[in-house]
Amino acid sequence: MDSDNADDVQAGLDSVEAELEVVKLQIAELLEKQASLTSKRKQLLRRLEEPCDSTQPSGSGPAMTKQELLRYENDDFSWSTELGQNLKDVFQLSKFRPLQLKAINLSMSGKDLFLVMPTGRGKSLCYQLPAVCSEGFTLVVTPLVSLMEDQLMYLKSIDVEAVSLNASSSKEHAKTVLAEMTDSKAPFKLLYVTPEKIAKSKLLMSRLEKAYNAGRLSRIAVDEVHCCSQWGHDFRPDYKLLGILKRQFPKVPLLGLTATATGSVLKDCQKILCVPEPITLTASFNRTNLYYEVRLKDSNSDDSVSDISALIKERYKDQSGIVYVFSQKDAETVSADLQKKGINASPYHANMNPEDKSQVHRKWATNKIQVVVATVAFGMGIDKADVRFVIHHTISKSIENYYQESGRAGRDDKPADCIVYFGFNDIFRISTMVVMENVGQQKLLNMVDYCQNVDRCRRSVIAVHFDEVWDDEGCNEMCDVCRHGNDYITVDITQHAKDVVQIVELAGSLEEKLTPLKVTEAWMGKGPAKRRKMIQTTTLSRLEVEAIITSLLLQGYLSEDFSFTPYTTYFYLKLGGKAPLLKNQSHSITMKMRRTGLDANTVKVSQVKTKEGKRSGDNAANSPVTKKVKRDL
Ligand SMILES: Nc1ncnc2c1ncn2[C@H]1C[C@H](O)[C@@H](COP(=O)(O)OP(=O)(O)OP(=O)(O)O)O1
Ligand SMILES: [Mg+2]
Ligand SMILES: [Zn+2]
Repeated sequence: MDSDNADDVQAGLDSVEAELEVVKLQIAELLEKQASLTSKRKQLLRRLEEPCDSTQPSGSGPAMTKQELLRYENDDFSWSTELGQNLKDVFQLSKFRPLQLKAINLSMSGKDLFLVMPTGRGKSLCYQLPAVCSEGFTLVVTPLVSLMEDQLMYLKSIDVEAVSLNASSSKEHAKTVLAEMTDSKAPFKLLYVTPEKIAKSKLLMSRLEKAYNAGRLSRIAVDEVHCCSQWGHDFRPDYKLLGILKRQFPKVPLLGLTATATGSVLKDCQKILCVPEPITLTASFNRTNLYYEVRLKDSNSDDSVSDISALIKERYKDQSGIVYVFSQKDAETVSADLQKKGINASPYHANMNPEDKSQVHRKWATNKIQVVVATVAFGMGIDKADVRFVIHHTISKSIENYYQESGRAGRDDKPADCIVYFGFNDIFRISTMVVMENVGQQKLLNMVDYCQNVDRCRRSVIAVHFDEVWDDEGCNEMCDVCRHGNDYITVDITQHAKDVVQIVELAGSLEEKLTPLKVTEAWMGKGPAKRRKMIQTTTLSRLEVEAIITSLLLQGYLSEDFSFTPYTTYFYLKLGGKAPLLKNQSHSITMKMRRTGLDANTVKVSQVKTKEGKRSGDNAANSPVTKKVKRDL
């Protein structure tokens, strides 16, 4: 073969190989889609077999059929009269909320139970009321001392005897409690402990053993049970050791409670807690009284704080609310900015001293402060009924977190608003923070998808995230997408994607790394003249450019490329797994965008309902670099 001929053959070979690469990616994409559809089909089939009631249990233990479970909604048990009486007389409540009675009856019957119920729906009653109606005491494991104190305060106010053991208990107090555990005349009905106590105090375990043998340990409640699992959003190492409870006290019914656990997290918790066949009751995640909305933060001139203050002064005048921010510094500055505009706001974060924190909490709870500007440190156990708005100045790091934080609104079942300000740069601020967390990037991208999406009802995104089958009627225009659905159009962004990918590719060939900001600027023609000549710049607005880059990241055409120094983590963009697909002429990408401001560069595709699959499994936590970047809360 002469050399010309050899060159031709080589070129042909290269082209075939490139095409094969593309085909391989397409196959991978289709397999991914097949897997997701198969799992959806399985879920739907499972639902078909169940009665159509959203508060029906999902995935109950194999020991009981749906029919058998129904029986636990009745009030003809030997304890039913006492239960009803104590509900009214002690807890001063007129009736049970959905699932409460069933959960209580199951637990009273000695079953192990996982109860998944949205925040503020009344999980605590499901172990407090049985505790009052049972001999002996209930052991309650709680992750935070503040949660424990709130509950003790509440129980004291309704004359239910409860005690606690935690790191700050005095020696005498601990001694009395430990002694009373086996005393049949001991007055307390609930004993609250931190998981650390169970893990570290041999004395406590041996006293529990004695109480168990004396038949005084009537029930074990593990609150915020998702903390057991590394896949949950609030993993606590000491929760991992709680399996000892069921191993030592196998006859005592265990009740695990959580607001936010997916099926796989629950499976993990079941293993960790050594509960062989728990029954799982799952209440619907749909909070019908909450209005969900996402507002865009403009990177050019971020006036989100002015926007927030206008909302508070007008729409939420004299109403109670929370503004969640990213960091301690943001809590201070945003709070100061709101104060300057005449709003009665106070910051709240982990670095404040305990007295100041509880003072802010107390003043807010009694309406002496209108707004708390808080980091996620203002979290579990916040139980104010009339919160009318929860505004996120920065997106949460996951949908679980967002659901829990925003869920503090409207606990009195009256209308309340949950608004997120979604900023392009915030994605990367949070990304570098969660880089070392298990599936941190994927969870963040799910949150970004919630915000970026204008295609699906926000409720449906939340419901699907929690494995709940969703029916679009369930929203009632209580989210911005459903309310303003006609303001969005589907556009073809294939050419845009090619332009952006070319910019990133060019940088790669020059051994240069580009931050998302640099990519944005380069595409908008703000980079060095030399580069401008080599790339296709755009006249799209900054918001549109950011939306497209975000979409490419979500869909896997771009991906994150972290770089670590001892002091900080940098976020760069590199080509994603799907980038080669763009070489295929027939491959196209669409996205839904806000109707306003689209210029001629964007080709309209009339209302196509195509959804590109999100990528999955791309996990920066696998990075070999071990430095952890933490945010101050
Ligand atoms: N049957 C009921 N009727 C009226 N109010 C109830 C009922 N049960 C509970 N509540 C009230 C009491 C509390 O003020 C509020 C929240 O209950 P709580 O048990 O703290 O929620 P929770 O534990 O499910 O939420 P979180 O996930 O935030 O901890 O609901
Ligand atoms: Mg609770
Ligand atoms: Zn909706």
